Amino acid sequence: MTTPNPDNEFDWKAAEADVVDLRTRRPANWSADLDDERDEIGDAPVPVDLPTSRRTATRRPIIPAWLRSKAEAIAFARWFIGHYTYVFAYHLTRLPLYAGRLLVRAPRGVVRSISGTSHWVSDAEGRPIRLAAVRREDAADYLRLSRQRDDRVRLRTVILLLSAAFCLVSGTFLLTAAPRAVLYASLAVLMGVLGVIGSPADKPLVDVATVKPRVRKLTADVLMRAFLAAGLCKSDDPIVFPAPIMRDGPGWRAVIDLPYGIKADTAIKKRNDLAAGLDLDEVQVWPERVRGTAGSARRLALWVADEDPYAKESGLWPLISKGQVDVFESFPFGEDQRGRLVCLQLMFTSLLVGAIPRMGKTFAARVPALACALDPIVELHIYDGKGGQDWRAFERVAHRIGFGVRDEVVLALVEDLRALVAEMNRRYDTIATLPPDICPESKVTRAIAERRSLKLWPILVVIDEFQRHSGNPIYGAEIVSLLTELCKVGPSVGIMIVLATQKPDGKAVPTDLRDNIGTRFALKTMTWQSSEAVLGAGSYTAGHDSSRLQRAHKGVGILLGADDSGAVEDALTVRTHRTPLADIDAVIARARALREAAGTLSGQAAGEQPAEVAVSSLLDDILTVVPLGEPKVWSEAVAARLAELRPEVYGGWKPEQVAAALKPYGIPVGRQVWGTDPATGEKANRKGIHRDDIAAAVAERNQRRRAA
Ligand SMILES: Nc1ncnc2c1ncn2[C@@H]1O[C@H](COP(=O)(O)OP(=O)(O)OP(=O)(O)O)[C@@H](O)[C@H]1O
Repeated sequence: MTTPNPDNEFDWKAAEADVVDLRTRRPANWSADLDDERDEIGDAPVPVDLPTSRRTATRRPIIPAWLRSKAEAIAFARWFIGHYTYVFAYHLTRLPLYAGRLLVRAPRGVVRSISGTSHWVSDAEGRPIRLAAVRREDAADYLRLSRQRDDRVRLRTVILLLSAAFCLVSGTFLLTAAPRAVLYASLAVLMGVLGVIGSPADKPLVDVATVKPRVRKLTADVLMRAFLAAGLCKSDDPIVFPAPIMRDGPGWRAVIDLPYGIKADTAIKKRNDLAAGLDLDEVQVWPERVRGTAGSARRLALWVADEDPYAKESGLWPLISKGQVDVFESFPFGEDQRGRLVCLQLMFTSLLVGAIPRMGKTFAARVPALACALDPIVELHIYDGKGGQDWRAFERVAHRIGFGVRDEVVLALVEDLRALVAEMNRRYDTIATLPPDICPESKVTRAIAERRSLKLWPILVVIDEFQRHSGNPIYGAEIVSLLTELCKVGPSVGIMIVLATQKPDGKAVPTDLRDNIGTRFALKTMTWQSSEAVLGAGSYTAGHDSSRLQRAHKGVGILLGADDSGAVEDALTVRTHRTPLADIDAVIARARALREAAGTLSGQAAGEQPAEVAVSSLLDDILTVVPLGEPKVWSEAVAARLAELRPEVYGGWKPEQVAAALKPYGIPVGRQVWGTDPATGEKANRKGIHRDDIAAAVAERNQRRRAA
C-alpha cells in the first residue's frame, strides 16, 4: 500500500533493530543525568507501526485527538472510508489478474510440492549430518542417526500413503458424487494453493495498491525513505518517532527526531527534497520545528496534506456579514495550510505586503483596513496608487483618502504624512504627561484611545501600489523618509502603517523603511531576492522563499512577524480570506454606521475637505526660514524655526529629525558651522547646513518637476 516498488521497500526489521539501538546509543560525552531528564519530558522514542509496548513518559490522551473534535472526526472518517474503499476496489478489479497469476504459477507449485514432499519423506535435511558422521568415522553416531532416519522415513511414508489414500478417495468422490460447484470450488482452492506455492519470492501475488494521494497513508517506512533520500539521516543513524504518526485534519502528522546534531531547521530548508522523497508536491509537505520543553532543536513536526491544500477556494473573511473589531486585539486574516484560522494584530506594528501583480496584494492589504474600519475609534488614511475600484468604498469611512498619483494626490499624501509626523510628536508629548496609573507602559491602550479629549485614537495609514508613490521623482524621497519615521516610532502611539507594493525591491521599499516594518507578507514573487526584499535579510537562508509559491495559488503568502517571536524561522504560510468587492460595500456600510453611532466619523468621510494643500516641501520651508544673508546655520536653529513656521508639521523636531528628513535628498547635514548661541551668546562650532546645498536641491527638483 505504501511502497509501490518492492525493490525500494524499507527494511523494517533492520529499522526496528535500529530504533531499539537508538534508545541506548548516546554520544560519548552523554551523561546518565541527561537521559533521566529527557525521559521526564517524554522524549523516549516510540517506534511507530511496531508493537508499542515500550514505556513512554508522556501520557497519550485517552480519547484520540480526532475523536475530540467533530471536524477532526469527520475528516478522519472521510479519510478512513476513502482509503479502505479505494484499496478494496483496487484489489477487487484485479481479481482476474490474480487468478491468472495463480493458474500460471500452479504447475511450478506441483513441481515444488512433489520435490518438497520427497525431501521430507526421505529425511533429506538430515543427510549432511549423517555424512559428517561418516567423515568423522564415528560409527556409533552414524548408527544412531541412521536408525533415527529409518524411523522417520517409515513414519513419514505411512503419513504420505494415508494422505495419498485420502486424496484419492476425496478426488473420486468429487469427480463422481459431489455437486459440480463443490468440484469447481475444490479445484480452485487446489489451484490457488499450488499457485501460492509456485509463486517466486520476489514477485508477490497481490499488487501494492498505488494509492491516490488523497487517501494515501503515511507510515514510518515511507518517512524513513524520504529522510534517507533527503540526506537527513543514514540507515545506521535513522530518524526516530517520539510519537505515533496520526491523522491531523486533512492530512497526517508525524513527530520526528532527527539524528543527534542534525537541526530541524536543516530539514525545513530541505522541504523540497523531503517532498521528492515522499513523492509528493512541495505544497503538500509542511515541516516545522517543535519548540519549548516538549521540543528540541532536532525535533520536527511534519504535516503531510492529503492533497494540494490550496486546490479549493479560500474562505470568505469571517467578518464580512457580521461582527466588530477591537483593533487592540487580533482579527482574522487568513488560514494556514490546514485550514486553521490565522489572526493578525496590527496595533503597535506595521505591515508590508509585496508580490508580483495579480497575486492578491490588494486583498491582503484590504483585510486589515476593513478590520480597522470595523473599529469605530480607528482613523483611516487610505491612498491607492492605482485608483481603480479596489478602495473606492472606503471613501465613506476614511478620514483622508486619495486615488492615483496625480500631483495633488501625491502632495496631499506628503502633507498628510508630515502632519502625521507632527501628530506623532504631539502624541509622545501627551503620553509623557499621563500618570503611570493611566498609562503604565508609555504606550496607548484601549482605555486611553477611547478618551476623545486626549486625541490618542489609533490611526491607520494604508498605501496600496506604494511603488508609485515612493518612486515619485519629486516627493518619493520625502514620502519614504516620513514613513520611515512613522514606522520607527509611530506604533507605540497608535500609528499603524500598511504598505502594499508590486515592486518589492530596495528601490521601491528602501531597506531602512522595510526594517522598521514589523510584519511582512510576501505573496508570489519572481525571484528569491524579491522575496527577501519583503521578508528581510536571512529569510531565504531560513528556508522562506515566496518565489516558490505557485501562480495558481492566489492570496497565498509567507507571513512573518505575526506572532510574538517575530523570528524568521517562525514565518507562516497563510492564504488570506477573500474579501470580494461585491461584499465590501456591506462591510463599509456597517463600519460607517458604527462610526456614526460612536460620533467618530471625521475628515473626508464626514464631508470635510482637506485644507488647501501647501505646494511646498521641507526644502522650500528651509529656504523660507534661512534667509539669503545667512549662508550657514546650525541644525538646531533650523529645527526651531521650522517648528515656529509650521508647528502642526514640524512641532517638536530636533536636529536629528532635520538630518533624517534631508538625508534622502543627499544634502550634507554633518557640516561644522561656526555660529553664536542666541541664548548664551557663546560662539561654537556645531552641526549645521549650508543654504546653498538646499537651494541647489530645490533648483534640481524644480527642473525635474518641469521635465515631468
Ligand atoms: N485569498 C484569495 N483567495 C482567492 N482569490 C484571491 C485571493 N486573493 C486574491 N485573489 C484573486 O486574485 C485576484 C488579484 O487580487 P488583487 O487585486 O488583490 O491582486 P493585486 O496583487 O493587488 O493585483 P494588482 O497588482 O493588479 O493590483 C483577485 O481578483 C482575486 O480574484
